[in-house]
Amino acid sequence: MGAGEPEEVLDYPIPSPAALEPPPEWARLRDRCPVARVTLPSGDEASLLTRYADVKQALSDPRFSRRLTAKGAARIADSESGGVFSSDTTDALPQSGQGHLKWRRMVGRWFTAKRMAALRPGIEEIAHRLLDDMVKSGPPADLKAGLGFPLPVWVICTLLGVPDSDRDRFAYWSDTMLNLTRYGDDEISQAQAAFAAYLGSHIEAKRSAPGDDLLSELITATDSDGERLSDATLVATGKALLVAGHETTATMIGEMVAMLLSDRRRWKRLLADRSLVRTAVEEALRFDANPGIGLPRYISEDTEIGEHSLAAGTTVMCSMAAANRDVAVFANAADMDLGRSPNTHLAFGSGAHSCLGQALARTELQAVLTVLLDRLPSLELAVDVAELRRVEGLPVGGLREVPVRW
Ligand code: HEM
Repeated sequence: MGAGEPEEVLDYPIPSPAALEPPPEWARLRDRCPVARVTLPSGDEASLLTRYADVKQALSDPRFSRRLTAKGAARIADSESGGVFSSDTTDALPQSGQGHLKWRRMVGRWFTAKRMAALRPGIEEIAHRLLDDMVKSGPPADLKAGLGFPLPVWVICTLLGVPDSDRDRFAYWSDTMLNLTRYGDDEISQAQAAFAAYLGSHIEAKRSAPGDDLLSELITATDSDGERLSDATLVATGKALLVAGHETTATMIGEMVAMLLSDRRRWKRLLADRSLVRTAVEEALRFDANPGIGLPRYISEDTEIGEHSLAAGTTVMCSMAAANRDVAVFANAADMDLGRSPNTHLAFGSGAHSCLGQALARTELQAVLTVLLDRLPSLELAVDVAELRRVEGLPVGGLREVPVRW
């Protein structure tokens, strides 16, 4: 922007030309306006970060707080509650400092490589079962509805030791608690209450008959001071895992498959060389141009980012997707390179709140991709790429459906 030009204020999220394409503005903003003024769906203003270094710095700096309920913080959505980021969903667990760190350690120590390897056959079995149904109904099918949406919620049920017969209720609760725009306030409150009541009695039952699951372990685990998690924290943890791990993974399964099929050379490369599955999953996470709005943060003191000053009271939107296309970090950033390594993308965030379930998410994505390559090598999109439609709601993004045939 030249001197004397009025400072532009962009509408956020910035519209994209096509479902799988990034908005051209990302490149321009990274180059010329790394701290851009944007108007959120609520009408409130925020500052948008698009450079890799800036996004990483903001996510790693505790002065950039997740507390969007702070007085003066921008509201994200236009719904009354301000969306999931401003709702009490995020208040039930310690959000910062020692309390958060302790909670994170207790939950995080369950997600070991050994445990992920042990979970993988069960995840592949779930993928097979879901594909059996899809194949039985015949093509075309919506891969998101048939596989992407149910698989992660079934996996979270495994984590919580929830019986198979309750999986569909979990899927409904999860959908309702996250999609604040699709359901009415009453339905959301009812789902939240029903979910909390279910988990409460489920925890009670686990206490007397623990299983080999994360929840059973958390019930008996103690932190560094020898303290156990309260029942309220256990319920909130179950809810956090569902809200954080369901739709994100469901969305990514759909995006990943759509990106791979949108250029069949990618799919064929994977069919020919399965050793690429791991790096292909990482590249799909980096390349995803459609992961919702990014992460909002609020600063209550004057702060600097790169060479820019941010005033106290600013809400910052960190676009990891724009950062993941930054040519300063990724060579040929606009190409989807299935063998890219290293790949230090920011799809799982960074810093104290970075995704606690990322090892599980990776395992799920790798398992799904492997099973799909084995079962349906002839898989292709059933519509033209141009016909794919984005989810316009907040905050996870993704595609509305992924029509496929085989
Ligand atoms: C592809 C799938 C996923 C993506 C892209 C993703 C992305 C993210 C991101 C960006 C954050 C950072 C939030 C912030 O800094 O405010 C996050 C946090 C978190 N994620 Fe994930 N996630 C995924 C799957 C999962 C799964 C499967 C689980 C567990 C079942 C999970 C559990 C969590 C939790 C508990 C947090 C909060 C961590 C904290 O506050 O310390 N996520 N995730």
